[in-house]
Amino acid sequence: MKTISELCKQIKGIYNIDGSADIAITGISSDSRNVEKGYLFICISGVHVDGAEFAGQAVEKGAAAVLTTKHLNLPEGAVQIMVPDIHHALEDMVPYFYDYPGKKMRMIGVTGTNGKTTTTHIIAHILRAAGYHVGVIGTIHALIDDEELPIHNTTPDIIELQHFLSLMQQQGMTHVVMEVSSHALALNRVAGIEYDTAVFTNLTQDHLDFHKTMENYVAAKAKLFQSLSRDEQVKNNKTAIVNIDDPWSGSILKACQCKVLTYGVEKDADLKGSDLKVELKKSSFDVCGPFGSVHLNMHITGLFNVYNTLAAIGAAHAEGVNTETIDKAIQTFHSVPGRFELVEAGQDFAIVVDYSHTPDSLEKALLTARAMHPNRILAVFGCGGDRDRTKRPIMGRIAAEHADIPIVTSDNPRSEDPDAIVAEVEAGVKKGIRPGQHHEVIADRRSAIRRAVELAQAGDIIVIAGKGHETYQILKSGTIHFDDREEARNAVLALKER
Ligand SMILES: CC(=O)N[C@H]1[C@@H](OP(=O)(O)OP(=O)(O)OC[C@H]2O[C@@H](n3ccc(=O)[nH]c3=O)[C@H](O)[C@@H]2O)O[C@H](CO)[C@@H](O)[C@@H]1O[C@H](C)C(=O)N[C@@H](C)C(=O)N[C@H](CCC(=O)O)C(=O)O
Ligand SMILES: Nc1ncnc2c1ncn2[C@@H]1O[C@H](COP(=O)(O)OP(=O)(O)OP(=O)(O)O)[C@@H](O)[C@H]1O
Ligand SMILES: N[C@H](CCC[C@H](N)C(=O)O)C(=O)O
Ligand SMILES: [Mg+2]
Repeated sequence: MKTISELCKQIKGIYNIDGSADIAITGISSDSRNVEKGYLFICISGVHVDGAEFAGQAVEKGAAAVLTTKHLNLPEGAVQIMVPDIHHALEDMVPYFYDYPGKKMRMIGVTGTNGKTTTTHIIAHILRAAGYHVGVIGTIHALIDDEELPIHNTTPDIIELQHFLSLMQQQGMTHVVMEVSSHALALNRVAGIEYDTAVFTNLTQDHLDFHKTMENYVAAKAKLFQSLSRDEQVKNNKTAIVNIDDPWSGSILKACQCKVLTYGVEKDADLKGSDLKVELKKSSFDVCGPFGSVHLNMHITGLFNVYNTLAAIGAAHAEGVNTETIDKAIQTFHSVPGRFELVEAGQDFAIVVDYSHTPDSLEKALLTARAMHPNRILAVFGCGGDRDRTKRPIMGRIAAEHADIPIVTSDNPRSEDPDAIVAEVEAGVKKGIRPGQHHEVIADRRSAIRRAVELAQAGDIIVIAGKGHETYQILKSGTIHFDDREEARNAVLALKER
């Protein structure tokens, strides 16, 4: 435990303490609902509310102190720490509070628009096969060995992240493999962590609501690679694993002063994949790398997964895992929930549930489906509300171009009107559609999935894109349970009963 005075000494800028600085702090939270006795409550001004409004509530729940930018009217005895910038103060205080766990384990960070979750899961699987204890942090969950912890963001805020890392270190994790989102890099959620190995998967359009331009977006991603070279003394022990085929790889390479291992299938690369053979449930390819050539058989499919696997091989190699272990581990890796996941309910067509929610990933998922030579592809997809609007017509056009029957539906409309979102997507569908090609717009996702199942014939593939592992639909009126896999299965069973 640290005292208020010890915590404040870490702050690099000015601060002012109103009250006793000798009190020991038992925990830190920016959510009044999670505050316990002796906590430091952090007032964050959010998108919806100003956390300062909940400071009184936090004190009533036992908060010993409050970190704020302005003096607040609080019950007597509550210490107030005033700083000009809450986020800067957090970057100084929080990793210190947790004793810098992100400097005590091998830290592997994966960034890029698509493929982060998949790549982190493959890396973790290989490291476990090599006998290590591995923590995972990402979109689906946090894992401490195989203990699962719920998560709210792909890369949690600095408090939750340092808390997870601290638990991982206490429970003997040797390695942490984590997704590092561009939001996290731009907002410094990863302050206080020293990465050893960093992976760049790719960069294509997403999150322009937040970054505004692709240049800002890549600059955020590049911060991860700059961080590998910060310390002259150790930079030679750090490795950047970079997808050389990606058009933005030059910007990432420019940020790297450490060792670099490139991977790809098109350009010359340190790790090069070739001779890909895909089937619905498996694939194989050759990889040529610093360790010679190997033929790999996998239980995952698609060219995009060749990239993810090459990235994971690069990271495992940088972490010192031998080729034989890597090779064996890849053969026993069995997919990530909601990523090209098959739903099998006895139907004579295939149903794939996939987390493609960006233009590039939707295209990759549909191209992968096409590589299976289906009779036709039916694509059920939509775009999230309160997120990058400019990707909506682009995804519509891509679905029209690469699917035979695009069916536009809702995907977490959040505070927006679902009909307005689907209309923006449909505008793009109309641009990509071929003469005579059929498309449908059904805002209700359950009905859209049922309609696709009703239309499907033997040998077709239905790709249900966008929600993958998600078990909810976020609507203006609240969040409801919704799982594409359950819905697809029920739709097939309902059709059989007719
Ligand atoms: C837009 C955004 O980034 N929002 C994040 C932000 O929420 P917010 O600003 O809306 O918070 P708010 O609801 O206004 O509340 C403000 C403050 O009051 C506090 N509060 C609120 C209510 C209460 O009763 N008591 C209380 O103390 C809140 O805890 C918060 O500290 O702060 C929250 C806590 O840190 C985040 O969980 C939340 O992420 C939301 C869920 C989100 O969707 N973020 C996305 C855009 C995001 O970060 N995505 C990236 C990229 C994903 C990828 O590409 O893979 C990610 O890393 O997840
Ligand atoms: N390397 C890749 N390149 C392009 N698309 C990919 C790649 N890997 C996976 N995809 C597609 O993107 C979807 C999401 O994959 P994954 O969850 O691994 O990405 P992510 O980067 O973690 O996404 P998020 O930003 O939501 O965290 C997959 O379902 C698949 O359709
Ligand atoms: N990490 C992504 C998740 C999008 C998932 C999709 N189902 C949606 O709601 O748009 C994001 O924060 O944009
Ligand atoms: Mg992810």
